[in-house]
Amino acid sequence: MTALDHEVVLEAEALTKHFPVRARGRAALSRVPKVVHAVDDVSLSLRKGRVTALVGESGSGKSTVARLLAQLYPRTGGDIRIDGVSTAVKGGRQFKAYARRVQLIFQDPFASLNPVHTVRHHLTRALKIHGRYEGEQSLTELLGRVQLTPASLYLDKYPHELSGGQRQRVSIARALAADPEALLADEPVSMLDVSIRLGVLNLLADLKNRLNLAVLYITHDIASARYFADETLVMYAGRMVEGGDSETVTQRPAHPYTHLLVHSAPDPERVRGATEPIDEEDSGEPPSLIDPPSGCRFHPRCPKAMEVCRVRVPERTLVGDAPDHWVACWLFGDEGGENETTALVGKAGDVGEVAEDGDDAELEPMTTVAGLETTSAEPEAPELEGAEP
Ligand SMILES: Nc1ncnc2c1ncn2[C@@H]1O[C@H](COP(=O)(O)OP(=O)(O)OP(=O)(O)O)[C@@H](O)[C@H]1O
Repeated sequence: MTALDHEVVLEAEALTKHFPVRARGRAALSRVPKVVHAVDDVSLSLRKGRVTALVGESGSGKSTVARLLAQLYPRTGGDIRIDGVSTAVKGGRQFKAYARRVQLIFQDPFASLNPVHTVRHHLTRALKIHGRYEGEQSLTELLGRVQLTPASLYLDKYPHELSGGQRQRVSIARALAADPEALLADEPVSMLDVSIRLGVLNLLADLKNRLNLAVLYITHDIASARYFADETLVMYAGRMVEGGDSETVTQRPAHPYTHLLVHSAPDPERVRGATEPIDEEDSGEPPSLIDPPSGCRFHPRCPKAMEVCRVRVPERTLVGDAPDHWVACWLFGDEGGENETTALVGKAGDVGEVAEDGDDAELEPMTTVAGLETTSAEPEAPELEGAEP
């Protein structure tokens, strides 16, 4: 069964978000206002009963995609469809109806739970907002879904009385109170102790199976995407560069950037054929998104860049080794100097190697694959009747 056999719940087409930049000095006199190209031309589909990982380094636009999909930000361009119907939520009732179907979980459960309210208060309120409160039993059921049992142990606790993992489980329970079709999890475990991350990821995987949820899992950690997500999408500097089933993308990456991400991520199963560690001193930097590089945005860091990469944005091309594996890279396009047999595709377990040229030592590692902070404050949700203060 391939990804295409699963029903699409939520999809984005050519999604674009530009944030205006306040110009100072001479720049303020310019007629063309500057913008941050946070997300450009991003298309993706979230499917029932599937986890889709969105992977990329800090500032690549992952959180902005999640917030656009949650309709917390208006989009600059493109379309968002839920069950095939285009939606552009303006606020109020429309937002409430949309939030019933699409829920977002943030990385910091401490910040997203109100410290002066108990678990009971948070869950009751969420259930009431979505018209699903049926007394104590609905609270018990919700906590049961996130494996916080017996419920009586947790219901009257305040957020500070819970561990990080328990707080994130309460945030997930609150999201489930809406009985959503899609769950957008923005770095759901990055603020948790390493020892409890797996438990929360397994919980999300379990919910995907039991509730047939479509889950978007945003992460810096491509190794976790391999184990936890059915499909993996890779973003670089606001654009999507590669996608396909997780095993293929992480074990036979096609895009030089994905290759770099995989190479930089610790993955205990990837020792066979792994290349020498890359010198941290030699790290490359992601570009400014106010004035992003022309053509392929990765070309200034790419050891395989060709002339065409500097001038034209590569389109999605099927890689050919797996049915849903695509890449946006000129190495794979008609104008590329190579094709899939000579590019970065290696054999499974051999992700660190460049198949023929052997020049991956020129690839610059990211210094920012793990342990990152969000660059922007959590956005305010549009106002809801009876919503959290
Ligand atoms: N509200 C905003 N106003 C202006 N620029 C923003 C805003 N939110 C995000 N950006 C910019 O958009 C770009 C993408 O940010 P985003 O937070 O989506 O990336 P990310 O991949 O989620 O990063 P991280 O992993 O650090 O959260 C960054 O350059 C960021 O500075």
